[in-house]
Formats: sequence, structure tokens, C-alpha cells
Amino acid sequence: MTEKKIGGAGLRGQSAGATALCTVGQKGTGLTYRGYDVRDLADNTSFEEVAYLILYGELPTRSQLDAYIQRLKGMRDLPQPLREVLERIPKDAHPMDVMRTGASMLGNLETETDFSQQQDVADRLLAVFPSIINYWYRYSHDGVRIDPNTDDDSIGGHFLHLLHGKPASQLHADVMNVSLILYAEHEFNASTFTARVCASTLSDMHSCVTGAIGSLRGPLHGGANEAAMAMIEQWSSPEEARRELKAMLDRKDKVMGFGHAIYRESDPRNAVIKGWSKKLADDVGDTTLYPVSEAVEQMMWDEKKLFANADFFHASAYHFMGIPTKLFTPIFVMSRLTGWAAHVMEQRENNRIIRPSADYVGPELREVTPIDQRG
Ligand SMILES: CC(=O)SCCNC(=O)CCNC(=O)[C@H](O)C(C)(C)COP(=O)(O)OP(=O)(O)OC[C@H]1O[C@@H](n2cnc3c(N)ncnc32)[C@H](O)[C@@H]1OP(=O)(O)O
Ligand SMILES: O=C([O-])CC(=O)C(=O)O
Repeated sequence: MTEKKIGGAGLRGQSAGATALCTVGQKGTGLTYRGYDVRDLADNTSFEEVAYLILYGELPTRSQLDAYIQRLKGMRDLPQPLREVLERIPKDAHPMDVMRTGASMLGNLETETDFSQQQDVADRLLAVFPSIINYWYRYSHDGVRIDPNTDDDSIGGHFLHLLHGKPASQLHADVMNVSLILYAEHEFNASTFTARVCASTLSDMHSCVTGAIGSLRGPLHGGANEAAMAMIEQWSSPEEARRELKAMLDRKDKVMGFGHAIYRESDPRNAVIKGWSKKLADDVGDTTLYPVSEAVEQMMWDEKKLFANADFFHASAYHFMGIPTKLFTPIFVMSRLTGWAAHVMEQRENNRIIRPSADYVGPELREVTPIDQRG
């Protein structure tokens, strides 16, 4: 019998239930949302269309999309008590903690008292997340109380407008659109599974999303885009990158933005965001960060057969658009909210509480020694 270790094998390779939302790596590399290839969606749709697809089941018609965009635009404002909470969060807080508090506070103010409200709650969170993160960021960093309403139809353009205080260029709005599509949904990843476990207790949507934000925060999951940026920005040339990366690999350090729990050959999102990162590098005249990123990608493959995942080239892409590194993972939240909420709704459709078993490896049954006789 093999000895069981505390912790475990991360449930790898085990099915934890059925979903109609997404396939990951079924033919080695692919990713589909409700049957559509993510590359097809990234080439031919807007994030708002994809959000509608994920949350409502089908791609919208032109009139449904127009109505949906208007609906989301009407849901961007922040209630005063939430503004007050955001103003009290310190400047050096981690923005993912701000997102977590924002989602949780909204749950106090706009509580989901009945599951019939679930679509409204999901749309509200989708619309309001850019307001939450930028209200806190601009207030704590610039002392500005922003108006969270802009005229931008796209959530990505709106986010950049709030952050930079001016409308985004077409290129930047396009990159944000693709980025939000790529991050929207990914089957039973750690944060989505967190949301589904929470939903399986018949808890409310805000609790499911708040828990999911906590899971996404870690560097092994969504936090990898920030960690990748922290790594590549230290290196000023491909030669230095190769030298330092070699030392990391010799030390058996984890290299953030590489590898995946499901994909074995490549992450289909990487080629897409890498292409946009290259366009942005050309746009800003970069001669360092992109070549460093490419050198790291090549060496990781040559030395370890590890490929860049969705997070790696997001780091340089976001950086080229002037987005502060610590806001990278909150953008992931703005997108993945769609996947989380759809999984919560799917779990509720046919629910049984998620409760796996554990292999006990602790002491045999024993009796309590009276406290004065212990030692
Ligand atoms: C959007 C997303 O969330 S994508 C994931 C983002 N996370 C990261 O980029 C963090 C870095 N990557 C990792 O930590 C891992 O690859 C994970 C968490 C994504 C997947 O973990 P696992 O499923 O356990 O990885 P896997 O089984 O493929 O690992 C195989 C071996 O490669 C090593 N490995 C995997 N990824 C890396 C990496 N990024 N750097 C160095 N070594 C790695 C593992 O340590 C393991 O080595 P071992 O057999 O000597 O223990
Ligand atoms: O599926 C995973 O384990 C992680 C991932 O790529 C994602 O959530 O986008």
C-alpha cells in the first residue's frame, strides 16, 4: 500500500461534476466557452457578447447586445456606504483585498435574498467591479473621488478611462477586450471550484464571488500575472534574463506564468495575448520587456518543456498600457466574474452539497489525559 501524504495530489485528473460551460484541453490544447473556440471569440466578438454568452447561454443578437450594454452602463455607480468603505482602505492594501472587500460589502448593501435575483446580481458585479477598483485606487493614490460613470460602451475601455482619467486609445481598448475574453471562463479551476463549493451550501452569490476572489489572489493562480511582471522587469536584456532564469531553475524555483494543471502542450490563450503584447511593444517602442519575455519563454521550453500560460504575456501587455502591476489580477476578476457567476447558477440548477472525503493519517484513537498530568 502506498503511504498517504498530508495534503494530497490536488484532485488532479478527477472529475468533480459536469458542466455545460467550458472545455479545457480536450484535444490537447483547446478552450471552448459553450461550444465556441476562445480564439474565434477573441477574433470576432466583444467581451460584452462573451459575458452574455456565458451568463445567458447564447451569443446575443444585435438588439440584445445593445440592450445589454445599456443595462450594464446603468449599473456602474457605487452606493455611498461602499464609497466610504473604499476610502478607508489604505493605499498599500493589496488591490485583490480591495476587490474582496468590495464584493463582500456590496453583499451587505444589495443582498441576494432570493435566487431569482441571480442574473441581476451577476450583471451588477460585472458592471461595478471596474468602479470599485478604480474608486479605491484613484482615491488612495491620487486623492481623487472619481465619477464611476463614463460613456464607454466597453468594460475594458471604461476600466482604462477610469484608471487614466481619459478615454483609452482604440488599440488599448481592443487589447482589453481580448484580454477580458481570454480570462472569462476556465472550467473547474481553483477559484471557480471555490465558488461552486460555496454555492453548493446554498449560500448567496456575493459570498461565492468573495471566496473566489480569495482563491484567485494566490500566485499559483491569478496572481501569476503580477508575479511574472515582478520577475521580468528585473532583467534588462535577454542575456541577463537567460542567466538569472538558469539560476532560478537550478534552485528549482517556480517560474510564474509557466505550466498548467490541465494543458500539457500549450495554453491556447498565450498565442493570442502574446500577439497583442507584440503590437503594444511596437506601439511604445519597447526594446527590452518583450525581448526578455520571449527569451524566458524560449528557455523555459528548451530547458523544462514548460510553456507560457495565459498569465505570462498578460504581464507585458498590461504594463505597456500603463496599468500598475498591482492592478493586474483585479482585471482578471472583472472578467472571471462571468465564469464564476455562471458556475454558481449551474451548480444551483442541480445541487448537491460538495463534500469529498479525506484519507485519515493522524494518530489512532486515544484517551484524553487530565490537564495536570500532561507534559
Ligand atoms: C490563469 C492561471 O491560473 S494559469 C496558472 C498560473 N500559475 C502560474 O503560472 C504559477 C506557476 N505554475 C505552477 O505553479 C504550476 O505549473 C501550476 C500550479 C499552474 C500547475 O501545477 P501542477 O499541476 O502541480 O503542475 P505539474 O504537475 O504540471 O508539474 C510538473 C512538474 O513541473 C514543475 N513545474 C510546474 N510548473 C512550473 C513552473 N512554473 N516553474 C518551475 N517548475 C514548474 C513542477 O514543480 C513539477 O515538478 P516535480 O515533478 O519535480 O514536482
Ligand atoms: O484552469 C486552471 O487551473 C487555471 C487557469 O488557467 C484559469 O483559471 O484560467
